Amino acid sequence: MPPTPATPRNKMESRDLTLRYGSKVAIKQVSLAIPEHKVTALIGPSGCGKSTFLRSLNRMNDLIAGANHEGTVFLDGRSIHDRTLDVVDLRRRVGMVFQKSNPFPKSIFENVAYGLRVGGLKDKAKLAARVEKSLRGAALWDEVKDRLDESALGLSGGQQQRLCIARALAVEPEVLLMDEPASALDPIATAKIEELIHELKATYTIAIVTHNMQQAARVSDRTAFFYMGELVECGPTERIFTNPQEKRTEDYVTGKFG
Ligand SMILES: Nc1ncnc2c1ncn2[C@@H]1O[C@H](COP(=O)(O)OP(=O)(O)OP(=O)(O)O)[C@@H](O)[C@H]1O
Repeated sequence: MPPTPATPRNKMESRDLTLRYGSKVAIKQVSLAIPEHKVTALIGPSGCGKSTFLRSLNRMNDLIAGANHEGTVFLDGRSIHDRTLDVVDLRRRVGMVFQKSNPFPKSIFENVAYGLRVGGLKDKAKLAARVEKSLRGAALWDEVKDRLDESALGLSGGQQQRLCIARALAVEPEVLLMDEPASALDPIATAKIEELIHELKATYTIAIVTHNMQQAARVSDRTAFFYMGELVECGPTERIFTNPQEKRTEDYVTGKFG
């Protein structure tokens, strides 16, 4: 008999996570698992807490004055709120790509090398090898290998976004958080990012916020539907789109509100 395939491990997991901005509750008691080497899409109408949840996974909300939380998030079974945890190391392990690509006004090479230099890597050959590996990982190498010294600002929007993905990959994260990474891109650049996400999940665990339900259906293995700060349901993407258990999910995925 063939061996039973192993159940995917939860790389991250939130448990009863509530996050407030001052006294305003943005997410309420969210318990959600992010399985390893899968793409988990977070969907829901504007303001329902998707980005807040995503930012909670690497404690980016800590940077917002007045933000406070209850409950916790586990990474490989350890609470990311543990007082002995190094937040800089957490953000290296759980990297982030934003909606609007935000390259530094530096060369293509330096954009990718930045995090490595900050981390203390000085050896030129090692830096060059890591930059190449990251650009290859972000499916950008062939397009930029002859212009690494040129400004990153001269790249197209889609290339800039893949450069930001390369920059995130350079520090060898384990999880990638993507907040609407393709919403500012044209359909061709979007298709490239989606194809890339599909390739990246072999190596990384991915959580992605998207407004685009077709995109969630195309790229994700699991989909979590948020509504007014609550996690309404989460399950295999195909089931969420074809046979949701909750009426609110059905209304949302069939476009009755949004
Ligand atoms: N820095 C902040 N300070 C105060 N309130 C905030 C802050 N960021 C978000 N909020 C509020 O928290 C709630 C959740 O916002 P969040 O951005 O997480 O939702 P979202 O689902 O990602 O929305 P969108 O799809 O529009 O980006 C909203 O009511 C929002 O106004």
